[in-house]
Amino acid sequence: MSLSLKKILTLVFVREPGKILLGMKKRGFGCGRWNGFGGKVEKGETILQGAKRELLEECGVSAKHLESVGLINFEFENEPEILEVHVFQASKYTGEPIETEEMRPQWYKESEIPFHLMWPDDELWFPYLLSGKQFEAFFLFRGMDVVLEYWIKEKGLNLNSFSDINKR
Ligand SMILES: Nc1[nH]c(=O)nc2c1ncn2[C@H]1C[C@H](O)[C@@H](COP(=O)(O)OP(=O)(O)OP(=O)(O)O)O1
Repeated sequence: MSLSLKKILTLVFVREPGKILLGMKKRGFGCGRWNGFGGKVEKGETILQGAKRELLEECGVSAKHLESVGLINFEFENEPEILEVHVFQASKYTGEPIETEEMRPQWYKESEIPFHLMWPDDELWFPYLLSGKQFEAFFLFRGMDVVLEYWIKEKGLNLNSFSDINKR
């Protein structure tokens, strides 16, 4: 019997024309990196509910509507656990972003995203997010900094249509 442990996580990007809201993660997994807002989906809630809850808890923003933009599976070398991250964007929301114990929010121009201070995979799939293309992706990490293998494809397209398939 193969033992595959899947953890379902969410990741939400609040958008304004030409700008995107990122948060500096102050603790836990990904600490010290800019990212969207999100976390583990809890028992008894849907993925969408989990995404909205985490966004509110982490930066005080209440999404009126979340659009699904991507699905990313992360594997870590020599670790059985797979992270399934559901990526959303929110362009309709209420509340001004506030700093919390977990995150320090900041607006960035889409042309000035600090990729060198983010997870290394982000630079590879952000073009899909920013251009509004739904995508699916897989990344195999060695530790937290090295991407060993990955693929990214636009959702709905078949294997021959991979825009990126790579070993680094
Ligand atoms: N390689 C990666 N690239 C990326 O852009 N986001 C990633 C990522 N790996 C994980 N994430 C996101 C998914 C999720 O939003 C967040 C991690 O979830 P959590 O904040 O729940 O982690 P924590 O360990 O802090 O958990 P809590 O104790 O529940 O706060 O990081």
